[in-house]
Amino acid sequence: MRFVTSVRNAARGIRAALKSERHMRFHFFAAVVVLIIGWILKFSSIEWAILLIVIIGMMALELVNTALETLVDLVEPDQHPVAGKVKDIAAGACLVFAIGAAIIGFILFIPKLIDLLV
Ligand SMILES: Nc1ncnc2c1ncn2[C@@H]1O[C@H](COP(=O)(O)OP(=O)(O)OP(=O)(O)O)[C@@H](O)[C@H]1O
Repeated sequence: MRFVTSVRNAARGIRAALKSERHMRFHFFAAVVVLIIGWILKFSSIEWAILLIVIIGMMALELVNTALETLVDLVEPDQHPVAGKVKDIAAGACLVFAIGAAIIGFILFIPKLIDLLV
């Protein structure tokens, strides 16, 4: 079945990225941690939805970044300003999303943690 083959290929890509990219492993670990904290803090449906969008978005973007880095290494194994620019821009996209994710994390978690402490 074509669909099963496509899913298998995609799973192989995710495994390869997890194996080679420390950022990807960090995002995976961070996702597990925030999911556990969200469960402890009894997140509402809407809070879960926001958290999942952020986690999934970050991982998907990191996968695209890894794909671009891999493609650049294939096309230009030597140093080239354009190759560097492509990697820098892709890394910039990840940084923008990561900063947004951190801000959303603060909005979601801080009031609940304060409620828990006071
Ligand atoms: N072929 C190249 N030509 C010019 N500069 C490059 C090239 N490859 C990498 N660079 C520069 O080095 C930086 C890091 O690239 P590298 O391929 O090592 O990414 P990386 O270390 O895997 O990134 P990360 O670990 O952040 O995912 C790039 O953002 C770019 O500035």
